[in-house]
Amino acid sequence: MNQALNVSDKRIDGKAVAAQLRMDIAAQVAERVSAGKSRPGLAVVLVGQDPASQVYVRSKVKACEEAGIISRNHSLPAETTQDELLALIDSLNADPVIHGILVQLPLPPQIDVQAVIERIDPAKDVDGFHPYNLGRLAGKAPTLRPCTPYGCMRLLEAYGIDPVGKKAVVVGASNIVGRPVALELLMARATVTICHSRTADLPAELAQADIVIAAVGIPEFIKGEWLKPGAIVIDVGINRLDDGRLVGDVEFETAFETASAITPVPGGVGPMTIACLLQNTLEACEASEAG
Ligand SMILES: NC(=O)C1=CN([C@@H]2O[C@H](COP(=O)(O)OP(=O)(O)OC[C@H]3O[C@@H](n4cnc5c(N)ncnc54)[C@H](OP(=O)(O)O)[C@@H]3O)[C@@H](O)[C@H]2O)C=CC1
Ligand SMILES: Nc1nc(=O)c2c([nH]1)NC[C@@H]1CN(c3ccc(C(=O)N[C@@H](CCC(=O)O)C(=O)O)cc3)C=[N+]21
Ligand SMILES: [Mg+2]
Repeated sequence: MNQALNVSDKRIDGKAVAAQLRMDIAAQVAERVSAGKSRPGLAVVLVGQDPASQVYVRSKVKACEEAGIISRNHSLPAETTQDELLALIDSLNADPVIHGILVQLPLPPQIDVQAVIERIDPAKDVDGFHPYNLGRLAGKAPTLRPCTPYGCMRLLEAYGIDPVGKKAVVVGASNIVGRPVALELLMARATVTICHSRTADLPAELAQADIVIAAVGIPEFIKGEWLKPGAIVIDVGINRLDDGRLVGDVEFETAFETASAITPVPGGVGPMTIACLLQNTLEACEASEAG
């Protein structure tokens, strides 16, 4: 895996790692199909016209096609009722061509996100958001693993960064990134601290971190001088500035000086999220045939 990477560079090249993973997936899909097995299928459901979500859905569909994974798009109007969405999920749960179901977040206010997540068959929950899949990760027996956290772990692995015994500080505690990535790091035997908006002294926590995972949703929030020299920085943040620039939750310029390795935005965790979505769809397909 490392042959594709220039691991001596401080910049963790998520684009390259994701491209390599997507090539591996495409080869496994081709092998399945030539052996007469089913082609993995992903259903992507978008409710409303949020432009950012449309961008992400388009890149997911394109990645599926390149990997030979069937992708079925369902674009519903913003006024869709919760019952209508749940009925669509029921039909996708029953559809043998579909192995993965992804309902793009955020959803419009009339729809209860938790009800939607819990309606998806856990075996088809390729986001890994379902309590069953989160519970399996919490219990060190993972099934489908949330894509962004899974992508962060694969970046560390690709760069030969072993979390065992390291002090990892996760900044952000959401259900889709902060909490599951903390569980991933714990499962990898790091010593994990999870920070959130009520954490008393964030710089003091960060000063001890060998590995930092930033997932707060505040552009350039984490400053280089907060970091321990030589820290590894995984910046999950994706923030569109008024001038159209995309930046992470970390102030890249100052962090780059102090860190021993850091992910850029764009080109870091984002592409990994998409590649891990494809990986989960392939795994869900394989599990459905294992029966
Ligand atoms: N690359 C990718 O594939 C993905 C990227 N993202 C990006 O990751 C970022 C986080 O997304 P998401 O997890 O959904 O974020 P949420 O907004 O759901 O959660 C933000 C978290 O950060 C915490 N937080 C807020 N302010 C502070 C602060 N001042 N100090 C410490 N913690 C704080 C919140 O604390 P509290 O719990 O107290 O409210 C909360 O736990 C965003 O930039 C998003 O765009 C998200 C998903 C995928
Ligand atoms: N059910 C659900 N699952 C998700 O995984 C999910 C979601 N809803 N809602 C929104 C967030 C956000 N997200 C991103 C994935 C990839 C990039 C990505 O690849 N970004 C490119 C840049 C793309 C650009 O230029 O805008 C990069 O970081 O290099 C970004 C954001 C997944 N999400
Ligand atoms: Mg959130």
